Amino acid sequence: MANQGLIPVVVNGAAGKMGREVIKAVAEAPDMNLVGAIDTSPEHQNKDAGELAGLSEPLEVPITNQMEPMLAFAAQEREPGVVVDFTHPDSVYDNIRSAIAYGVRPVVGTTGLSPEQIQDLADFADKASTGCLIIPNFSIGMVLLQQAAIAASQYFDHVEIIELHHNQKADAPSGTAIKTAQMLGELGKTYNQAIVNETEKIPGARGSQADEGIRIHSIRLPGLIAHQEVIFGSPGEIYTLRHDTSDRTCYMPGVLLAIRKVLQLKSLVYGLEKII
Ligand SMILES: NC(=O)C1=CN([C@@H]2O[C@H](COP(=O)(O)OP(=O)(O)OC[C@H]3O[C@@H](n4cnc5c(N)ncnc54)[C@H](OP(=O)(O)O)[C@@H]3O)[C@@H](O)[C@H]2O)C=CC1
Ligand SMILES: O=C(O)C1=N[C@H](C(=O)O)C[C@H](O)C1
Repeated sequence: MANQGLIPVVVNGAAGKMGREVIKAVAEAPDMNLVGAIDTSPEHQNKDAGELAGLSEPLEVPITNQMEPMLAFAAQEREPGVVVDFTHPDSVYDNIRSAIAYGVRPVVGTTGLSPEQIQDLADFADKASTGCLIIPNFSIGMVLLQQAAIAASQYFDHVEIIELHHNQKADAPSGTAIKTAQMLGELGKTYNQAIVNETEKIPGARGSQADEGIRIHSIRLPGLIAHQEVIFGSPGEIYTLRHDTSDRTCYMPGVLLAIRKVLQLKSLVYGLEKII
């Protein structure tokens, strides 16, 4: 029983930018065993997940587009299984429901879920007494930025968020920007009281309006990876917090932590700050 005691992990979105990083990180983790790799992209079917991720040796785990049989397989492992999801905003809700239904714990990085969908999934996970983690950003630097923003919000009544991403990103604003605005909104303040009647000469010029009057501006350009600024203003001063991602490996310590933590949970938890 070589794999006894190891956490069985399935990666959904295995051929994508994040999925490939997760395959490498799981393969190198001493307490985990990659048991499945799912991806719907036709050109990657049956390819070895390890070779696709750039490992020197194959992992003998072929990419499949068959999610339900893979979840059923993971559910039969001796140890409780985890599915890591980095797929697409359009499919993530159904993916999570299926995983919980099979008793496989979801660790979700895919963004684009609405607050109503997250609440619905929390109810479903509660009923099933199954752990589920939804983490819009796995990097430690972003948790620190959000904590600094919460501290600053005590002293500033005006704040806007700019998020900048590569132009292959499907959803806007980013899940991270939405979560940052939610965290600031939960502090019981209303920000950005208008002092003039504003007119948008081109719709969208002032960005989207998130929680408690916080504006989010989304930029999409080739050459970017993932970046966020939270800009506070008060008369005579500007305080800017900025986080830059230069390599997707920055998310991997958070992903591995979440895989370990989700096994201890019996309900849904939203945000890396709640488990570190
Ligand atoms: N939480 C975090 O820290 C981070 C979150 N993200 C989020 O993760 C998600 C994925 O990002 P990224 O890896 O850059 O995206 P990619 O497009 O590079 O990868 C997604 C992969 O999933 C495949 N896919 C799409 N739909 C499905 C499905 N229903 N089932 C299985 N596979 C599917 C895609 O195939 P095809 O190309 O054929 O569509 C692709 O291979 C995004 O929502 C992004 O915002 C990204 C970085 C960090
Ligand atoms: O699509 C991305 O790349 C990223 N998506 C996440 C988000 O929407 O916040 C996390 C990070 O910003 C990278």
